[in-house]
Amino acid sequence: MPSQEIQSFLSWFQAHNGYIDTNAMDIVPLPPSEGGRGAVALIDIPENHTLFSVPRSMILTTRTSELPPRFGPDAWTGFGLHLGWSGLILCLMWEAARGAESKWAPYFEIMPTKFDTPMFWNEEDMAELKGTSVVDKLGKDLAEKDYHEKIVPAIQSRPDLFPPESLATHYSLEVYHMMGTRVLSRSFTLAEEEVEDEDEDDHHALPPKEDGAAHPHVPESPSTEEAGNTSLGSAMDVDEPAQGTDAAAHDQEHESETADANEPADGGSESDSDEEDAPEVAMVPMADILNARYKHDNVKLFHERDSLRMVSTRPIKAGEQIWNTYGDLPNSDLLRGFGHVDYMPLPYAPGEYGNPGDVVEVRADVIVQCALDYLNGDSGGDGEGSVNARREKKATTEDMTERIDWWLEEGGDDIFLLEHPTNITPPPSQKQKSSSASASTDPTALLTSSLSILPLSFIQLLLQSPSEFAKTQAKAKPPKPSASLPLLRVLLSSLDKRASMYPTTLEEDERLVKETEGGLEGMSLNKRHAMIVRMGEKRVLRDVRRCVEGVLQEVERREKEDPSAAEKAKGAAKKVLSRAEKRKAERAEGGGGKRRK
Ligand SMILES: C[S@@+](CC[C@H](N)C(=O)[O-])C[C@H]1O[C@@H](n2cnc3c(N)ncnc32)[C@H](O)[C@@H]1O
Repeated sequence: MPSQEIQSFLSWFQAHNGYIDTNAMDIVPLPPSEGGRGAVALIDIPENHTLFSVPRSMILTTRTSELPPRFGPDAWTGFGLHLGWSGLILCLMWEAARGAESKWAPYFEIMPTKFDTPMFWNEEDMAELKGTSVVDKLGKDLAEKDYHEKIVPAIQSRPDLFPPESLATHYSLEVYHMMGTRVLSRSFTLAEEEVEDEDEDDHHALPPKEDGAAHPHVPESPSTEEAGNTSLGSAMDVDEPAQGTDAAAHDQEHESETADANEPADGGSESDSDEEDAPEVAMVPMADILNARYKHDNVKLFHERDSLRMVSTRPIKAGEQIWNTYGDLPNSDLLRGFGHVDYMPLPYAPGEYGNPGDVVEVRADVIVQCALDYLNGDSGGDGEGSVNARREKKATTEDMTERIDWWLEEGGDDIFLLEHPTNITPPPSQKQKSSSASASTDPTALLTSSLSILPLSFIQLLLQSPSEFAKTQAKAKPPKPSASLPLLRVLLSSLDKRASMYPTTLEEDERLVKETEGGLEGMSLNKRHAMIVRMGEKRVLRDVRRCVEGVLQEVERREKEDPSAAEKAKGAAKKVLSRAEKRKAERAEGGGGKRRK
């Protein structure tokens, strides 16, 4: 029997022409490990079955809320409320403050008011996340800047809309964070073209499933191009109804509450056309009741002209949970955006648990420092790289500046995402070769089939001689990496340097879990989440390192057997990837690089 709030929500939903197949699904309380409240199948549901459909009129956005027209479009823009999420968050605050007068009152009743995201953690708990990518990306300060610089002045300018006596209850910083987190953890990004002038013919065009062509495109990880090059994130994605080959892929990356819908990813200034083209962030009642777990999704939200429709993408057995996808995010992003983590047996590490989609971010400056150390013989290695031997003076960061600038101008990124080696798809060119016996032990093939190309190419660039770099510039193509000893040594030291950014090692964390009564379960929720996030990242680092070490040993073995092999490898390094190849390879690999904002 659904709770009173859910009952009222369902009645409200249906009264506003929302459709839900109540024979097929129910909204039920679930254990926290299953996502908390969610939806389950009441019967065996076949593939391609519509579970519910949400009329567009029920979606809450800055277009549907009554606040923007009352505030006035010029003033709205004047306060910068058309940029980022601040406008939507203000709409949520205002609609919630209206209580029963708001069209969405029963929807607000069922939304959570407390969150487990690090935005609400104390310093002690945050310290447990040191070294993980959660810390840098939290964006709490930026969110608060938005609140003070946009929201407060906007509110103060219209006491008729925001009565002074309601400010403490409905418009405080605390409420802003709560509404911001609701947006972060429950919103959907709607496709750009859906708003007004959609083709009539597209109406009712649900994707045919037989050929699989119209199956929703779900980015494999947040490092995919689709995810990485956008500046705003929202919880879940919506697919177009078109007979879609590549149905609208929307960003899965979760930004902070400040995410600027209209700001280009490189932080440049926004233009009117950016604004018009920006995908719309929307709160979609009912669709946001679904939980998600890595590669468990069995439904997908498709958009049609007048509604958004949730459709099963595979058969769902009675009693099973109905899972949406949040983009199979790594735990760092899940924790930051949603306040939970995925914790399941890892397919690549028997006996270990975590999120198979975990990644580690390595900043370019870490790699640059390791390359400099190597070039200058400061890395404590055998000095064999001794490009330094050819240099009369020490290489400096300035020496690298030109290369880094070139890399960025060419569209490269200054953060590299390392995925688990088993999640890497070799570049297409290599797939063809991989059947041959020699390819299976070819160090470069081994390396690029386990690691994203981009960090490798970046290291290759840093290690080039001035004349090689001049050629690279002339060709305007990033260098194709080859598994040379210098590259592998810089890579290994970069991995070690990255690992040293955590206050503890993986082994120490494992020991800590063992020594805690009840293990992870014996820890506070925040600490447990932090441990799972940081151990997941460290496992990726560990396994990437193992791969690189394996390749290094193979290179050393070959060089011992045939010293001319090193020369051959150098020749291979000079081949370059065309930009198209590079993009293709990145896509096939699920990315590998990401521009820091
Ligand atoms: C879009 S809402 C899903 C519905 C939500 N459970 C509810 O009751 O409204 C996203 C939130 O659900 C929870 N959640 C979703 N998937 C989860 C999972 N696999 N494990 C734990 N919590 C999950 C998280 O609290 C997350 O912030």
